[in-house]
Amino acid sequence: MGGFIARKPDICQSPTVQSLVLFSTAYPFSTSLEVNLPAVSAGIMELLGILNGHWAFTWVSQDRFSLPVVAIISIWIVLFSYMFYNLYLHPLSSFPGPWYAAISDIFFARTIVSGHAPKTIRALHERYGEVVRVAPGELSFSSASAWKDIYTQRKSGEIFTKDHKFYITDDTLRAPHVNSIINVEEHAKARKILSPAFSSRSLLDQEDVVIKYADMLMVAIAEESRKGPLDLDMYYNWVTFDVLGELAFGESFGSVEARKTDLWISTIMSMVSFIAWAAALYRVSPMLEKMIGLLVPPQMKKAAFSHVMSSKSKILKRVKRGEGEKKDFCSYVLDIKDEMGLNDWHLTSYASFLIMAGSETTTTVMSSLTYYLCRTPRVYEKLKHEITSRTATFPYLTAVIHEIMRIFPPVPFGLPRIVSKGGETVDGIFIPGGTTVSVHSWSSTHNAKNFKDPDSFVPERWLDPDNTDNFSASNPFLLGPRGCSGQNMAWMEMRILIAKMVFLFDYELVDEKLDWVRDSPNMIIRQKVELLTKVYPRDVK
Ligand code: HEM
Repeated sequence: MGGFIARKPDICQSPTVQSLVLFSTAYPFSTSLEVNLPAVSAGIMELLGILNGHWAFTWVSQDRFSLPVVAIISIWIVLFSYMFYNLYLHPLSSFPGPWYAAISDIFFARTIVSGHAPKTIRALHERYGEVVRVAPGELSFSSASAWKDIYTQRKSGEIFTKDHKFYITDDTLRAPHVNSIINVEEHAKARKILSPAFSSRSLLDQEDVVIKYADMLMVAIAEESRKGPLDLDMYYNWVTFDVLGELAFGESFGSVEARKTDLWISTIMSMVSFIAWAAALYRVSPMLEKMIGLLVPPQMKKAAFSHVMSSKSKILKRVKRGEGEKKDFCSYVLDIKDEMGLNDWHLTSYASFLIMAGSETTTTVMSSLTYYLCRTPRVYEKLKHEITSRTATFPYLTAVIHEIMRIFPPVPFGLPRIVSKGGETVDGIFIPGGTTVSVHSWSSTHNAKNFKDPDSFVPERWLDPDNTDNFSASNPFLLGPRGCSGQNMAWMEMRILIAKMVFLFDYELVDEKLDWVRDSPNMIIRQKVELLTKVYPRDVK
C-alpha cells in the first residue's frame, strides 16, 4: 500500500489522461452526427471522475495498477462506450446494416482502399436493402429516387454540401479546385467562371481537337496492330490525355505521336490511390491522415509526389507562355486566380483535376466498351451495321454508350453529401441533420429493382418504349449543381472514338479468362488493367 495522496493526483486532473480522453472522445464523435462534443467529453470526464472515486482510485492507491494502465483501461472504456453508443443509441442505430460498419469508421475506410468497394457495397445493398448504414454517421442509398433527393436542390432551396471527410484539401498536394470546394457560394462562383470552357461554342472547337487526336490514334492502332496484340486501355489513355492536355494547357502530352505513356499519365493512378488512402485515413482519424506519408507504400507516395510536381511545372510553363490565339481551360482558371486568391498549388490542383476528370473517366468507358463488345458479338455486329451504313443519327450508338456507363459507371463510388441542419427526407425516410448520405452509383445501376438483368449488357433497353427499367437510377455524370461540367464534351469524344474504332477495326480479346468486373481493381475509380486485344484493320482480316 502506498501513500497515494502524495504520489497520485486525481487521474482526471492528469494532463495525459485528459488529452487522451479528449482525443479519444473527440475523434470518434467528430464523425458522428450533430453531437454536442463538449457535452460528450464532459460526460466521459465525469464518468472517469466516478471511476476515479471508486475502483481506479482504490486500485491505483493500492499499487495494483499504475497510472498509465488506468489511463489505458479508461480509453478502452471510452472506446467501448463509443461503439455501444453507435450501435444502440446513435440517431442512425435503427437503420439496417452490418454491426461492424456501425461501430466505427474502420470498415468503410478499409473498403475504400480494398480495391473491391463496388462489389462490397453492392453486396450490402443486396442483403440489407436500398438504404444501408455503411459507417456510424453514413448512409448509402441504391434507389432511383435518392439521386434527386441527395444531389439536387431541396424544396427549401438548400443543397446538401460535399463531405469534407472525402473532399479533403490542404494547401499543397490537395489544394482545393472546382470539384472539391465545399462552400456552395464559392463553388458557384468558380463554376460560373469556368462555364465558357464548356459552352456549345467551345464544344465545336474541342471537336476539332478530338478529331485530330482520334485520327492519329487510328493510324497508330492500324500500324502497331501489325506487330501483335495491343493494350487498348493504354492507347485510349494516350488519346484522352492528349486531348485534355491540349484543351487544358494548350499543349498535348505527345503520347499518341510518340506511342509512349508520358510520366504524368503513368503516375496519375498513384495520385488517385493516394487520394483514396487520404480519405480512408482521415475517416479513422484526421491525425492519421496527417501522417499519410509514413503510412502509404513509399512507391505510391513517390509517384503521387512526382505527379504533383510535373503538374506544377506544366501549369507554370503554361502561365509563363501567356495567352495564345485560342483560350484553353487554363485561361479560365487564370481569370479567377486573383478573385479567388489562387496560388500555384491551387492552379496545379485545378489542372490536375481537369485532366484527370476528363481523361480517366472517358478511358474507362472506351476500355469497358471494347471488353463488352468483344464479349457480346451480337451488340458489336449491330453497332457495326449502324455505323457502316452511315445513318444520319446513331440511336444504337447512343444506347450503347448509356448502357456501358450503366453497367460500368466510370465513377462507381457514392459521392458523399451532408444532410442539412435539422434533417431532411431522402427516399421518403427522415434523415437527421449532419448525416453523410450518398447514392452508391454501382449499386444503383446494378439494383434489380431499377434494371432488369442488371449484369447483362443490353443496349436495347434504352430504345425499347415498353421497357420498364428505371433509367433515372443511372447518373454517370451525377445530377444537380455539382454534376459534371464536361458531360457534353465527354459524349462528343466518346461518340467520335467509338464510331471510328468500330468503323475501322474488328477486335478480339487475347485473354479469354479476363473478367472486366472481377479483374478491375477500384480505388474510388477503376485502376489500370491490361486490355490485351488483337486488332484487325477491317480490310486486313
Ligand atoms: C465519361 C466521362 C465522364 C464522367 C462519367 C464524368 C463524371 C463526373 C462526375 C460523377 C462528377 C462529379 C464528381 C463529384 O461530385 O465529386 C464530375 C465532375 C466534373 N467533371 Fe466530369 N465526367 C466525365 C468527363 C468529363 C470531362 C471530359 C470533363 C472535361 C474536362 C469533365 C469535367 C468535370 C468537372 C470540371 C467536374 C466538376 C464539376 C463541379 O464540381 O462543378 N468531366 N464528372
